[in-house]
Amino acid sequence: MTEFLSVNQLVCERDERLLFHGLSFTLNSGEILQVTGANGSGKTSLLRILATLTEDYEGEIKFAGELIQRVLPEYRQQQLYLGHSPGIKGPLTPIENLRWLQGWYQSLSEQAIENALTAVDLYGYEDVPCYSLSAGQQRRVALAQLYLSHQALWILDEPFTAIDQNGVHHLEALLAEQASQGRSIILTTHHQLNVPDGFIKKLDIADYGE
Ligand SMILES: Nc1ncnc2c1ncn2[C@@H]1O[C@H](COP(=O)(O)OP(=O)(O)OP(=O)(O)O)[C@@H](O)[C@H]1O
Repeated sequence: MTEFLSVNQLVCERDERLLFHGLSFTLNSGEILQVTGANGSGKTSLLRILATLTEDYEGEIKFAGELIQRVLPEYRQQQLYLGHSPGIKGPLTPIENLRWLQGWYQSLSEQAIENALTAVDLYGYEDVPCYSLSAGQQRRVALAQLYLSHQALWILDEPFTAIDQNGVHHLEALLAEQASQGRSIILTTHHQLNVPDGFIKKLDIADYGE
């Protein structure tokens, strides 16, 4: 069987410091990979490599059996990357941010955006500039993209940051539901993830350190 994503012997150095080497894993459709490791161990660096935000690494990454360099547009189209910070624009409202983040070409309906904002409990805040929202609410604007996503692979860097307990439960339920429908998810979190064991694979960066 061809794996959805396969990573082989990845090596990453930053500032002449080896973060990890020999890092390999495979991810199939419907699996969640939880990347763990101490602060500064290289979790974000790994996710940025997988999201093709940097080419500063050695090793091989294959998407559906092809080196990602050979299928870059297809690979990028199939992934949604949510970075460490919410990455939203303060002067824009949640609705405007979602339109901007998703790209105008996708022509999202007002209803789809409203549903996504309701799902992350931001109904009533849709027309407020994001700079006036709390840290957790700003994170929720970014997370609303998950409810609009068509991509087969989600790459999520610390998605639970600043999210309250209720929000964490909702997000965990969404991850489990999406995995059960075949979506593949890679995420970093220091949080104990509460999703059924069958979906979860774990990768501890410490196993690939010096
Ligand atoms: N572009 C860069 N240039 C130089 N050093 C970098 C760069 N990116 C990351 N680093 C360094 O690499 C190390 C790993 O950073 P990274 O953000 O990947 O860690 P992390 O495991 O995600 O940490 P945390 O749990 O604190 O978020 C850090 O020491 C960081 O300073």
